[in-house]
Amino acid sequence: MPEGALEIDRISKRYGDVVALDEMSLTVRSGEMLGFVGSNGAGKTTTMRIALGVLAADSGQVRYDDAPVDRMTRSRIGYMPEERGLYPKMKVLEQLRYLGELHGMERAAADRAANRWTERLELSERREDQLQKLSLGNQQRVQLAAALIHDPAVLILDEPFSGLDPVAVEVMSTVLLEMRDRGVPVVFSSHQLELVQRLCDRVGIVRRGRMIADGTVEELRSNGPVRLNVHAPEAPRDWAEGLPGVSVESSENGHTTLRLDDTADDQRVLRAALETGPVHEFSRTRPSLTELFRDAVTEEPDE
Ligand SMILES: Nc1ncnc2c1ncn2[C@@H]1O[C@H](COP(=O)(O)OP(=O)(O)OP(=O)(O)O)[C@@H](O)[C@H]1O
Repeated sequence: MPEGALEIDRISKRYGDVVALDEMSLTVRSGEMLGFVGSNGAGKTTTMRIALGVLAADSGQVRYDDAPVDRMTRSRIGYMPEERGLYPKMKVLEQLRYLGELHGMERAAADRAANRWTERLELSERREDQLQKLSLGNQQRVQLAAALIHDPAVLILDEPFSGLDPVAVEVMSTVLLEMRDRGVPVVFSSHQLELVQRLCDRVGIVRRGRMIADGTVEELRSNGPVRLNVHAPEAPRDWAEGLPGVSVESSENGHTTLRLDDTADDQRVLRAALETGPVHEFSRTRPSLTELFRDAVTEEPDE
């Protein structure tokens, strides 16, 4: 069972004047699934390509099991690129077998693995079809099989779920969770935040080439802003205006959503609400990953 963690340590990368990565760091441990999220152009693909070694960083280091990643360790990474790079005219099984052999597997072992993964990913009926004749979702399953064929010690997947129907999402997520449970560190990028929230042990939010938040969904949520939902049917719309540390996010028909910063006193808010009449609801909520993400990526660029 793989022991190691994959560590990306302060890697930077420029393309001319464009800073793609600015001291990006992330760690994925054995038995952990990390969701890598960020706006378009934030630097996810660049990070993954550097981790795999198809692109060189200007500075920083990628380590596996505490040692700098070299050709040997790189061959133990399973990678699913964003641009799906398989051979359109090759048959599915033949292609997977060939990729297994490229990874140094014996033909018979590559053949067994190709058969096992096509079965596992529900592609048995498609084994003898050319890749280009498959639907896009099925091509994506083949791409995942290609990343898994050599029994990788680390999995790096660039938007593996994009464009998949719900059944394919389930098949793929089950396989990835199994890999995680076998001790393989799994990192994938995605814009599907609900899926990330459901599947991942940890989430890293990247903005402008930097990791700006990293933790379990619960940690990120508990560090996020507190919101209060108040239902005070007789309250005027502006009842909470001017309360210290409180900003009004919405106020409609007696239902008010307030955002509290660290200086706010919720008991003072409650007293203010009671002064308007009865209070039917007064509840604290923490933001969902989607809200955290929106807050994180829409903050002022040079705050
Ligand atoms: N080959 C390249 N030449 C020039 N700039 C590049 C190149 N590749 C990436 N960039 C730039 O680097 C930055 C990071 O891009 P990257 O593809 O890593 O982002 P991403 O987070 O994967 O985005 P998306 O969610 O859209 O896939 C962007 O500003 C992008 O335009």
